[in-house]
Parts: sequence; C-alpha cells; structure tokens
Amino acid sequence: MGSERGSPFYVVDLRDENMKAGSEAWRSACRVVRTALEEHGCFVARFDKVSQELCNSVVTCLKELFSLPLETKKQKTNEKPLHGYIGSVPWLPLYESIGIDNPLSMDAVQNFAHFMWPHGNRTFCESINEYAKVMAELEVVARRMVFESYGMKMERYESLIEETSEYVFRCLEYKPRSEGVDENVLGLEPHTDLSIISVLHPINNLNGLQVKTSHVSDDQEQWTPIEASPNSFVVMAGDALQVWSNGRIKSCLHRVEMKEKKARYATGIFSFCGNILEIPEEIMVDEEHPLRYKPAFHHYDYLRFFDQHRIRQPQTRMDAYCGI
Ligand SMILES: O=C(O)CCC(=O)C(=O)O
Ligand SMILES: [Fe+2]
Repeated sequence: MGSERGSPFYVVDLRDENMKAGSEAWRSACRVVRTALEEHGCFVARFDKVSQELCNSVVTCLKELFSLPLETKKQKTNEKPLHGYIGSVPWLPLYESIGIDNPLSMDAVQNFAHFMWPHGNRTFCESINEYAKVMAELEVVARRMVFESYGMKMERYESLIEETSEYVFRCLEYKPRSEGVDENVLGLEPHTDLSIISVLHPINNLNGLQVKTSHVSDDQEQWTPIEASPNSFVVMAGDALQVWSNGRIKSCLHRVEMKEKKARYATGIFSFCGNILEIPEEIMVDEEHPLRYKPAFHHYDYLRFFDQHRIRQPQTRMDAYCGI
C-alpha cells in the first residue's frame, strides 16, 4: 500500500479478503486513506468485485442510453439539483452525463428506465443496479475508513454511515474530438464534487482524468493524470467531506482532458447526507484547527445554493455557504 512508481497518488488495496474492520491491515489502510485525502483529496482503490463481463454490459448500457434522442435524455427524472441530465454545454462539446437517483433500489432504476424507454429495459436495470451496489460497497468502505482514521468510535459512525448513504449514480460519455473542435477544449472543466465521497470508474479504460496536485517543496501546482486500469477506482473527497472534516481534508479539484480517438465512458457514484451533517467538533477542532464552518451542514440545501449561485471556485463557494 502506498504510491505507485512515478505517480504521487496513494494506492489502497481493498482486494484483501482479510481486510476485516479492526485487523492490522485495516488500520494501516485507514492511515493511508487519511494521509491521501489530506494531501491530494483522493486515492486509487484496487477492488476486484466488478467482473469484466459486468463492465462490458454496463458500457453497452451507457452506449444505448447516450444514443437516445436529446429530448428523451433531457427529461426531468429528478427534482434534486444536479441529479439529472447535463449536456449541450456550449464550452463542453464533448461531454454528456445523466444521473440516476437512488441506484441501489431496483424500483428507482426501473423508474428511470421507463422515462428513457417506454417499455423499460431489463438488461439496463439489472446491470446498472448490480454494478451500482458494488460501487456503493467500495464507497462505504472508504467512508468507514475516513471516520475511523480520525478516531471516531464504531458505535458512533455506524449511524452516521446510514445518514450519509444517499447516492446518485452518474453515467458519463465523452465524444472523441471531431474536426473543428479546438484542441484546448476540455472533456470536463476543473471542479470539485459537491458529494461527501465520489467513486469514479473509467469503465472502458481510457485515460483523461487529472487531479490538481501541489508540490509542497517548490510550491507549484500542476495537473497530474490518474492512469486508468482494470480493477482501479478513484475515490475522491467532495465538498461535504471538506466541511465535515473542518477543512483537514480538501475536496479534490479535478478535470478531464480528452485526447482519445474513441469515446470515453466513465461512471461515478456520489454520496450525500439526507440529514444535517454535523462537524464532529470534539475530533476536528483544536488550537491548530479552529472551527472554519458552521457546524451544521444541510447537504441538499448546499446543492440548491450551488444551483442558484453557480460559484465555481470551491473554497469561495464553501465559505459563502457555511464559512464563519
Ligand atoms: O469522467 C471522469 O473521470 C470524471 C467525472 C467527474 O468528475 C464527475 O462526474 O464529477
Ligand atoms: Fe467530478
């Protein structure tokens, strides 16, 4: 466990069958997770519970979904901000994405599929629901590790896990650059996610994802690619985790550069808190880390705030919403 040669990002092996909560391997992984999130806001997780067959089926589903007419894709499938379709953005001509709310519920996925295909789509529902469940399993392990790494007691964080397990599953397609599209145009512009944690998977194994890293030694910032590889998932801190940790963890600034000649498909599962997320002040606040945010954070309200004000700069946005 640690960083891979040539890459500054930490790699956490979550494949180990023996990695049961409480074991030495588990505690050591918790430490790496905390260091990684404090340094880069992300880490690479090795996780082998998604078979190649399931990945292939999900890619087929995504192709089918994105080839639907624009009017169909744009239907409002959800009331929550940023949970639906995003596309036809003039400065992001290669990017399209669609959110599926509550993807662990087969009923919710079927509901979504009925919006898209009048007679439903059984293969789509089965593959997406099965795949989202595995992604969520990985997300929960990551969240448990974060809570534990700051010394939270298990009795306390288990209820927090339940409150913070609302998900949206996002399907992403990046079209290959066609004639006339400027070579400086990005696949997706720099941003941080508004989630607690995001787990991303470049499911057809194409590169493009980059994270803003800073080198403490020379004070330089740069965009560093995260290589796509089978069984590798990228776990990122979102704004809500930054607030929860009183700024100890920085939400991860990332973007997508599209140099590929083929369409790039990716998926992401994003966790949210359905309740008020409280900063555990007894753990996060001390002389060195005075309270930076109002201690009660209303997650969906923060999404509405973003939707209304569209403040792009993440630190300014969090400060404007809940800074003290
Ligand atoms: O395509 C990717 O790898 C990243 C997608 C992403 O950052 C997002 O959906 O928030
Ligand atoms: Fe993102």
